[in-house]
Amino acid sequence: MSGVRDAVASRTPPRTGGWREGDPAGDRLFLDLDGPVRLERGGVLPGVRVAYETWGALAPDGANAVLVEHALTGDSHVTGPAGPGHPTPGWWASLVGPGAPLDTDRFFVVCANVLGGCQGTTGPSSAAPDGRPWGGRFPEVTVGDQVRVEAALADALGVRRWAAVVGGSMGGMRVLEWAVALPDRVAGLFFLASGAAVTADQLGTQTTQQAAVRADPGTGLGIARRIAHLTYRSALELEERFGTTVQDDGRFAVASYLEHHADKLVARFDPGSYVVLTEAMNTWDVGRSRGGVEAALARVTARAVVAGVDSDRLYPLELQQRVADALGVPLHVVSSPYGHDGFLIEADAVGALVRGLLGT
Ligand SMILES: CC(=O)SCCNC(=O)CCNC(=O)[C@H](O)C(C)(C)COP(=O)(O)OP(=O)(O)OC[C@H]1O[C@@H](n2cnc3c(N)ncnc32)[C@H](O)[C@@H]1OP(=O)(O)O
Ligand SMILES: N[C@@H](CCO)C(=O)O
Repeated sequence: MSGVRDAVASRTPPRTGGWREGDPAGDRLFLDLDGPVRLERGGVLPGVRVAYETWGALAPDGANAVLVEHALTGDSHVTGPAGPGHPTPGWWASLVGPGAPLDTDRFFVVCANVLGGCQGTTGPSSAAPDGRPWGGRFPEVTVGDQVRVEAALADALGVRRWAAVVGGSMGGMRVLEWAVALPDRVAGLFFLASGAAVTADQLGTQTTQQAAVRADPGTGLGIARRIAHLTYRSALELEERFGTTVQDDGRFAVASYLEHHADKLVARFDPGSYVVLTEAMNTWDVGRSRGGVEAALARVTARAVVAGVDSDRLYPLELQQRVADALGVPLHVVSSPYGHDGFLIEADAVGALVRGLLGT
């Protein structure tokens, strides 16, 4: 991966501002890597572009930067309204801003769309060298590849060491990978509602979702989202909200709710990215080639805050407990009826934990 670092060395983007690609209402910035990215599983990606956003100002010593890592269908837009390049409003909107847990009066907050994604960073919907979209030809990427591309962005921004890397769910995987692969570049970490390695349960649901997309990318993505969304919420919440109610249109209320979320995802997300990113999650194991999870986590030098959601059935608390134990820190439990999505919804509780890490 030194190729990526070499590639960006000659193309340092400005620290604030930058060119905008057909994005009048947006503030996305773009970094183009000059050289190919050599991938962990053997593929090669030429012409990688990274879309990112920043809030606040980088201190002259570069020590006040915080990297926020988004989840599966998220993007760089942590805060702010929806707009071109931002199909949804900021997904952790209240966590970022002046005086907020990620206090932009003090910190330079960065979030990049993940490698393999579809909101500006190179992914299956991007053009391959032949000018056509990569589609199914897009090579397999890993969480390690995603983090190495983010390291190239850090280099280009002038961030040698993050004050913190924070994220939940799939974002939490990149948090751990950063702290293990590049421990001298991570001073603090916030690991939320995630795991150190994929579980059989996650593999089961993710491969089933992939099968739906592969069978028919259009309707399949919607079915995948319905399956996934069930795993993001708790059975109790669904029972209390919807029960067995049948709507006037004849649909079960819970089915209508899932269809609504499916339709919204189909309108904003690329089926190819969905497969590529869930495959990166399928192969996630921070202990790979490192002697196992505990041996890998022993490399971490960052100050760590580890948290989970008590009703999360997809990333149950045992997964965060394992990480907390390996790092020698307490596990913080966010109490929520919303299941895995509690990591997005319980912004006050999550924000308090971020404040604890950053002293904001
Ligand atoms: C880092 C990242 O993860 S970024 C990605 C995060 N964003 C997403 O995942 C987008 C998808 N949205 C979600 O998953 C959730 O809405 C969250 C987690 C963001 C927020 O959760 P909540 O506030 O609990 O919203 P909830 O799940 O109840 O959904 C509300 C929607 O369901 C709709 N809804 C509720 N009941 C029904 C029903 N019976 N039939 C149809 N639609 C229904 C509401 O009208 C509302 O629609 P809208 O969002 O278009 O306004
Ligand atoms: N709602 C989240 C759940 C996955 O963590 C997403 O779509 O990214």
